[in-house]
Amino acid sequence: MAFNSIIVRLELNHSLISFGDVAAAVSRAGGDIISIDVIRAGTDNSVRDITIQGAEDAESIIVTALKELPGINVVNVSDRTFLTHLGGKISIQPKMPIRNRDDLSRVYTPGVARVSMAIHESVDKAYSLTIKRNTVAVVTDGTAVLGLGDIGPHAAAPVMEGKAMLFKQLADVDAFPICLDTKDTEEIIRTIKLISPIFGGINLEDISSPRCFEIETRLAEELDIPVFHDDQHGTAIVVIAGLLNALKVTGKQMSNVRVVVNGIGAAGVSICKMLLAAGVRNLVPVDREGIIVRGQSYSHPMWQWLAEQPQVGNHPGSLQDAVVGADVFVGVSRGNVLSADDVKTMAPDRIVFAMANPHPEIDPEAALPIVRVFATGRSDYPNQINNVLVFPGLFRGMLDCRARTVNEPIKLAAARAIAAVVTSSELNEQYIIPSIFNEKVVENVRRAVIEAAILTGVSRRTPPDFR
Ligand SMILES: NC(=O)C1=CN([C@@H]2O[C@H](COP(=O)(O)OP(=O)(O)OC[C@H]3O[C@@H](n4cnc5c(N)ncnc54)[C@H](O)[C@@H]3O)[C@@H](O)[C@H]2O)C=CC1
Ligand SMILES: CC(=O)C(=O)O
Ligand SMILES: [Mg+2]
Repeated sequence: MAFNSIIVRLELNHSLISFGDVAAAVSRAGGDIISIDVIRAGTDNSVRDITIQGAEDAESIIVTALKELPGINVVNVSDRTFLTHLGGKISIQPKMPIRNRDDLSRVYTPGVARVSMAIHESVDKAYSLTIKRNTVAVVTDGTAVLGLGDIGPHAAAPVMEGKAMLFKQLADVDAFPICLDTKDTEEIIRTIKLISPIFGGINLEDISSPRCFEIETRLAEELDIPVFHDDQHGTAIVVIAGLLNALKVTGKQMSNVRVVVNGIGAAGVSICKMLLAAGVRNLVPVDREGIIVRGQSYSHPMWQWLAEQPQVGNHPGSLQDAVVGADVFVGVSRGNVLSADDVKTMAPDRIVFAMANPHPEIDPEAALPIVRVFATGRSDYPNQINNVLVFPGLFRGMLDCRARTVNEPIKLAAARAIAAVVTSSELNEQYIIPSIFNEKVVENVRRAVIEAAILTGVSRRTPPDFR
């Protein structure tokens, strides 16, 4: 269940109501008072800000319950999540102050001209003399934002700002959100190419499928900096990391499990590809219209590719048919598409990764008692399988070795590095994947990425700690 907190400013008429009545009403409506600030105290009346935590869907019930009490005036309700977003979540800071004319003539004209000419003569110097070496563009067109769908570039911005914050805090990468007002594949490709000189990498985010596949492939071919569609590969990498450890917990093997992947969009396609590369021999991809079947024809190029793979089953059916006897369910589709009864038809020691955001494919409270290993994409349950475990360390590594591109060995190395953060003595049903706050994650992923980039010949620099 998702929790949120609200701050409610109340004016209380003491002859009609006590604070105990307020607390009781909040509790009956499903909220917990977690703090109280007295704004104005008086003998006849007072004004207080109370911070209430409750289920996301209980907010209006709590506020209505308060408004119905006699002697109370609800002055204002503020949502703490919205307060966090006021004015946006990131800003750009200069690295040094400009204190006098001397500073000015070095950071700007005339001194800057010599630096510009040095880069003009040798463009590689952009890495050493500009922000390029540490800067990533987080680019979206707002068409597949989390599981919210096509909500447009303006509405996508808070998510992109959030990604930029995570880049900075976790890996000291300067990431800039770019929300494009176009859905045209060619226009997106051209725009990203045009803005690419200042960036050391491109993180594509929340661009819907199938356009995302062509956009990424073309940009990877046409640019000499890494282009990485986070929802495809970040998600696939973290799923493989989680699955490697979940299989250890259940004592099952990648080559023997039947894996259902629900939602064959950006994330689902890449997950299927990586599962096959990791040795899965029995894969059941499912989308809205049911199971994607080997031997059938599909207009979607990636579904067609899947239908040609020998590891993909040839039995048609619904999601409910697909999960019968399955060992693993990976959901990257939308919320609440699976019931507890469906999950009970899976094989014993079942593994369920219900990763749709913000609402998982199955209610965690319903799933937890009936599965062996359960994970979601969210931070309020154990085992958060989220691509945030990948992109900060992956880009840190790629920027540090100035990788030209991201390849399959780099992705697999990142998955193994994340899985390895959880030691065998720590590993259990509730802990198959490290927390994003585990400091080893970024460094392990960084090192694995650099090693793989050097070994596969796509690095352009050997970082000092690798010399
Ligand atoms: N936990 C994590 O790290 C991540 C989670 N996600 C979540 O996965 C979901 C999909 O994301 P993307 O692949 O980027 O979106 P997408 O739009 O590219 O793909 C979604 C796919 O799910 C299918 N789908 C929709 N309803 C379905 C249903 N009832 N049954 C089966 N398939 C259905 C769609 O037809 C589409 O093919 C979203 O909820 C997103 O938040 C995505 C990336 C990372
Ligand atoms: C986590 C993420 O990237 C998504 O849900 O789209
Ligand atoms: Mg995303």
